[in-house]
Amino acid sequence: MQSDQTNLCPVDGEIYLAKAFYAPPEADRLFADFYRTLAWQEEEIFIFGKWCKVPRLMCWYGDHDAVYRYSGVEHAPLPWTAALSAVKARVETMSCYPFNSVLANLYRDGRDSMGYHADNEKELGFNPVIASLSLGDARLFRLHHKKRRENLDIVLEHGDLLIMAGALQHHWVHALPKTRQIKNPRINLTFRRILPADQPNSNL
Ligand SMILES: O=C(O)CCC(=O)C(=O)O
Ligand SMILES: [Fe+2]
Repeated sequence: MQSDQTNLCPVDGEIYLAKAFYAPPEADRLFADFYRTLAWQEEEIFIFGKWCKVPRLMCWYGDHDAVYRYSGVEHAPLPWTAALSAVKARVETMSCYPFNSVLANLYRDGRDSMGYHADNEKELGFNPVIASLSLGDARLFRLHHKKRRENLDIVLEHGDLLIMAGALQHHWVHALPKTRQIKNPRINLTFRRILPADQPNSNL
């Protein structure tokens, strides 16, 4: 993490927020490019004995060996597009961390959401660094501490880059709640580093 950033997390983890990491018109161009060109898929998940649609569209890009499991299914990555690799390079410089993949989420409007979870899959390593770029309409990102029961709310606006690091995924869960107010889409790109299967516990 670049040293001028302050940790927004009060305890048990690290959160950094670079406001307008991409400013308009560059952020607008990125939104338009990703909205149009990424291979958005509607996923289904088997939960409580039946198949349900995941309330957002998703797709997975990265180096060919960065295989990732989400919605209960293993996903092989699509190859980097030019725009995605350009963003990855800039996000890596800011985070001081090498990513090899990105999970893209498209929330079509405020009815789309993501439930509480921690990004704590074994293949992300012990204390993963995850860099999340927001484009499009602003949405509330809510963190909840598992023991202290406290919430931390952060509004993620067009072009903002949020970085989660340290022990955060052990102690906090996070969600993108539904909201009636939002009628427009938001794209979120979460850059991740998938570690090789034989060394899942080593982070750089
Ligand atoms: O859309 C967001 O800001 C959150 C995405 C997220 O938590 C994830 O992809 O794991
Ligand atoms: Fe997450």
